[in-house]
Amino acid sequence: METEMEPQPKRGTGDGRGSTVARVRRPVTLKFEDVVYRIKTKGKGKAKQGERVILKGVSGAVSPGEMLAMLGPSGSGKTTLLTVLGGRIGRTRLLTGSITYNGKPFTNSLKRRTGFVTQDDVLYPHLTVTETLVYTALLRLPSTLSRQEKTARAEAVMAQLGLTACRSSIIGGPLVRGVSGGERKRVSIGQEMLIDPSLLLLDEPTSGLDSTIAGRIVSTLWDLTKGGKTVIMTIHQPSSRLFYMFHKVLLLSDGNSIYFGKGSDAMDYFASVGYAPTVPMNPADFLLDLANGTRPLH
Ligand SMILES: Nc1ncnc2c1ncn2[C@@H]1O[C@H](COP(=O)(O)OP(=O)(O)OP(=O)(O)O)[C@@H](O)[C@H]1O
Repeated sequence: METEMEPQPKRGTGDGRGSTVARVRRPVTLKFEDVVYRIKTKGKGKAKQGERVILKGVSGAVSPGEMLAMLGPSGSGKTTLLTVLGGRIGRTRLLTGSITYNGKPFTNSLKRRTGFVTQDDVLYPHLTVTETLVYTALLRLPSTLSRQEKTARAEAVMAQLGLTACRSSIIGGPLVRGVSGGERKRVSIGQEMLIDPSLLLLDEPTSGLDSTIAGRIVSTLWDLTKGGKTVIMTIHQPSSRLFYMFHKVLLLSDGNSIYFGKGSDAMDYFASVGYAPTVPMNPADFLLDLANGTRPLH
C-alpha cells in the first residue's frame, strides 16, 4: 500500500522549532478559473426556491512553495472559496468553472495529501497536546506504519510547530483552562501536518490571536512552503508585516475577485487605477476598505 509519508524533517535549533527541510514528494499546483458557486435559497410563503450566487467567477493559481492569502470583508466568500478549493464541495450544477490540481480534477489520492484546518477547532479539552497528536497519528496514519513510527511522527510535528514546551498541558476549553489560543491553533495545524500534506488549507488560522502570535503562526506556515507545500489561507485583517509574507493575495468583494497577484504589487496596482492612500497605511487595511466599497481617506 502506498503511504503518503515524507522523510522526517530535520530538527532545527535556536527557538526549539524544527526547520522544514523535507521536500514534498508530490507537489501540487492549483489553478482555478471562473469559479461560480450558487446556493439554493428558500422563498417566503409560496414563493419558489431561488438561488444566490456566492462566488461570481473567481480565478487564480498557486504553486508549490507559495502561500496564498484570501482577504475580504465578512461574507465576501473566503471560506466558501477555500472549501471549494479543498475539494469539499462536490461538482454539481451549482459549482461551475475549472479547478485543477497539477492539471487534473480533485482525486482521492490528492484528498490524502490535503490538510484542511477549519476555523473552529474540534479538540478534546481533557487531552494533553502530546495525547492529542499521538492519538490523531494513530488514527490517521496508514497501518503500514508501526505505532512507534506514528508516535515519532507526532513528536516531529510538535518540534516543528514549537509545541514541545506545552506538550504535557491539557488543551482546555470553556470550562477548563488549558493551552493558549496560539498553541491550540498550532495543535490543530499539527493534526493536519501529521499526514505531511502537499496542499494545506487553513480557514482563519490567526483569528482571535494577537499580532505577535499571529505572526508566529504565519511564519510557521511560510516555513512549510519552503519544503514545496502549497498553502492557502483565509485571513481577516493581517498586519502589514504578515501581508508582505504572502506570496500571493486574492481580494474578494461580494464574491468577486478585485485583485489577484503578489501582495507586494497590490498597492502599485491600485495606485495605477487611481486608488492610493494619502498617508502610509497597512496595505491589508487599504485593500479591505476598497473591498468594502469605501475609498480610504476620502
Ligand atoms: N450553505 C450556505 N447557506 C446559506 N448561506 C451561505 C452558505 N454558504 C455560504 N453562505 C453565504 O455566502 C456568503 C459568503 O460566506 P463565507 O462564509 O464564504 O464568507 P467569508 O468571507 O468567509 O465570511 P467571514 O469572514 O465572516 O467568515 C455569506 O453571505 C454566507 O452567509
